[in-house]
Amino acid sequence: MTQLSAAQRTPDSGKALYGGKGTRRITVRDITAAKDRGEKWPMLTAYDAMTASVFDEAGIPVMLVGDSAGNCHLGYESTVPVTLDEMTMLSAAVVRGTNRALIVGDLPFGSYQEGPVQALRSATRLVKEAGVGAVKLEGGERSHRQIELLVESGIPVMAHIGLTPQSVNAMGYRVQGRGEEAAQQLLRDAKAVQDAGAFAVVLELVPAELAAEVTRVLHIPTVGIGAGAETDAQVLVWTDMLGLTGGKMPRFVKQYANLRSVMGDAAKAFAEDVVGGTFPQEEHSVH
Ligand SMILES: Nc1nc(=O)c2c([nH]1)NC[C@@H]1CN(c3ccc(C(=O)N[C@@H](CCC(=O)O)C(=O)O)cc3)CN21
Ligand SMILES: CC(C)C(=O)C(=O)O
Ligand SMILES: [Mg+2]
Repeated sequence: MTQLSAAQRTPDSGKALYGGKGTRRITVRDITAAKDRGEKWPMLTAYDAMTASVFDEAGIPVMLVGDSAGNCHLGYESTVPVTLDEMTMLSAAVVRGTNRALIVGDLPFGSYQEGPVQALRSATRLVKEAGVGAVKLEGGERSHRQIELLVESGIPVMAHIGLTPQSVNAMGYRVQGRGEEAAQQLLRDAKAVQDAGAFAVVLELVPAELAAEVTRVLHIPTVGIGAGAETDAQVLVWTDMLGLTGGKMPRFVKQYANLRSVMGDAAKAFAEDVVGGTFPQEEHSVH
């Protein structure tokens, strides 16, 4: 792989993305280097500064300000209504809450489909106003011109193929790449985004065997969500992973905590203290 010049090499180069104890902010070059070392890495979504600071201190090397903020954070039915103004505000908060993680801002539906120039205008807002280190957009072959112009303009791009939720009205939430023809299309999409210059690609809800093949064929890292164990990285929506989202979870979610019950129980305890007159106590009062 590419050798870094002395000027590009920094004290943190070559450290593990997770557990590497690096102090400067992670760059897309570090992500590329991790695949060359065969290292797997975790990505979580984040939508606010406070949550992002928790994950940053936990050593999560890459955070995605996902347009899943639409359904997880803003109360929409899907990601479709999310606006670029909303993504800019949430992305800026996540950047402010973090010191080390690479922050990737999701381009929302309608902010890049018109063409490369619109994509560049939208991505530029996330880079200049929010300070993200990279952007993500959905689509393989269909988005390759957008990816090319962003990369030419100096904006690193994470691509996203397989299930692309912004197209829910056209494709539903269904497994992608099943069957020979669909598998060949997914491989073409993966190669198209790599050729266009994407530094990584999300594979969402595709058969594990196909995701493994894409991961072997590509030199850029694959980030799986519902794509089996062989991808270079894994991403989960943070509110799913911590049991906060509520409702029926997709099969690919592993729940590492149940914040919904922790928070609900705490809220009830507070309410009972207030109603019963046991909060505040003397130690919570000033005189
Ligand atoms: N909370 C949340 N978690 C996510 O992972 C997520 C979002 N929101 N919003 C944006 C997209 C939409 N995603 C989705 C949405 C639904 C399914 C789903 O219904 N999957 C089912 C059926 C799949 C099938 O068999 O075809 C599953 O059980 O996995 C999967 C991914 C993933 N992303
Ligand atoms: C599920 C991930 C990849 C995403 O695009 C999001 O959270 O918006
Ligand atoms: Mg998204």
